[in-house]
Amino acid sequence: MKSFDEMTPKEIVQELDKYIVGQYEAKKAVAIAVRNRIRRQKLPEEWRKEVLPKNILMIGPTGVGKTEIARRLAQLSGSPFLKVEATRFTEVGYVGKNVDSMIRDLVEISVNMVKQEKIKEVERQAEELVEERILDALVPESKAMPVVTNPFINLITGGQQQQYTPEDRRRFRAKREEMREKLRKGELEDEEIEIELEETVSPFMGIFGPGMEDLGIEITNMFSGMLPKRKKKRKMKVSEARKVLLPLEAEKLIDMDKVVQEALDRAQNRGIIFIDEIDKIAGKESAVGPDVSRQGVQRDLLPIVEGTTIMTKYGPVRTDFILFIAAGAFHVSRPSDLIPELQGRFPIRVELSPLTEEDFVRILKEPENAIIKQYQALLSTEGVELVFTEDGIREMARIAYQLNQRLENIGARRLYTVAEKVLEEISFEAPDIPEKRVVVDAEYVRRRLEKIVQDEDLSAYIL
Ligand SMILES: Nc1ncnc2c1ncn2[C@@H]1O[C@H](COP(=O)(O)OP(=O)(O)OP(=O)(O)O)[C@@H](O)[C@H]1O
Repeated sequence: MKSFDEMTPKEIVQELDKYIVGQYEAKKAVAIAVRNRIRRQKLPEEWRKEVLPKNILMIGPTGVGKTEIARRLAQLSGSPFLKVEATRFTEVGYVGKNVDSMIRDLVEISVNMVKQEKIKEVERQAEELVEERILDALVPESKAMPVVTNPFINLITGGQQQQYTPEDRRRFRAKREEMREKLRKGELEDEEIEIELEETVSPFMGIFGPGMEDLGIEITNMFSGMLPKRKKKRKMKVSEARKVLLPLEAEKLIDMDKVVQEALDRAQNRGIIFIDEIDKIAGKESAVGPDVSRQGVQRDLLPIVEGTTIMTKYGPVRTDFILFIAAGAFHVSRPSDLIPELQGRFPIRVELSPLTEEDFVRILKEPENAIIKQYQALLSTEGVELVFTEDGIREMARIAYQLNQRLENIGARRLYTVAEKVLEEISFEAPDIPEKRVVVDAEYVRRRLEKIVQDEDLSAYIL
């Protein structure tokens, strides 16, 4: 497959089509935005400053695919992705989370992402090291080889030296290889062994008050190299030791400095931050009350979206090329209620349409991870073939759509609760189903949902 940077906006949209039904305008907008970011990165330094980043404002009701589009785009482009809610932030200087923290969180996600990738690369090598460590525990040298005291050597060394004859060594190696074979065959998984684990003693955790967690972690991190490492012996089964040791051995093999460098680079140049509920911090100006702090949050957002440097525990991070996607329903407020400067930072506006009953039908069956495909995959693990008839799918879509009209419109999220209820019984019975083929048709769907749908209170709870 082509690398993401070579993909045209059209191809990006095609990829997104595999997961998200409809919402063409929004897909097109994000495809253009990421492409523009790549274009901007290629500009000469002096031009880069002139061309403002093209951030996006998505307007649309809940559950119609706003987050999903951004998340899939991030996945496709190998970008670190963070979703935050604008309402969670408070103005700098007040108790609570400052907007800066979103950059620190993004970097953290990026570090984890790169670290996981690097760990994957060294996994084979780490598995070999884990095997050696388990063998060390299964066949300890001192037990496998008798201590021979040679009076002459003792005289010279003060009696500390252990002497092994070549024969001892040969036997020891043979024993070890024998155990290795058993280990590989999986015969020793339940064997109990003693493993020595290293842990850093941190005297700093817990002495910082609420809201200071960042600082606590930062200080602990700063000193982690200097802090004493305590060795602790733990008894566990071989199978458990594998799980515990693998990340530890893998971590020793990767170069954390390089990981951090790459992670910073990735966060700065590819990061995507999705700011949900932006409409909730837009509001008419008033002198006192919460509006002041909402505007404060908007003001704090400005430099970040515009391009500034934020200090993180991994080093300074520039925000110039991070793509920001703000989203909201804007039922009460309007985009024009945001402070003008912020409006200007989100020049790409897209409206997402409410989903129709027909969209629901497609969402149920078409995406690569479609809901009905998920259930089919789950049940196939127990040998049950789940078949949905076209009218069965339509009935689920119809009921979900009606419930949205009657109760609260939560978009495609309704499909999840409806499908869960329809398939609850089958999921429960699966292991005992004799014929191993179950057909879900309109009749079946109605039977499962009828009672609940008719009862207003009940549907509000269950569907
Ligand atoms: N157009 C769509 N195509 C496929 N799946 C969709 C679509 N819209 C929503 N979904 C599914 O519904 C769920 C909720 O969607 P999503 O998280 O994108 O909502 P949203 O529009 O961001 O709403 P909110 O602002 O409340 O988070 C997701 O699991 C998503 O897969």
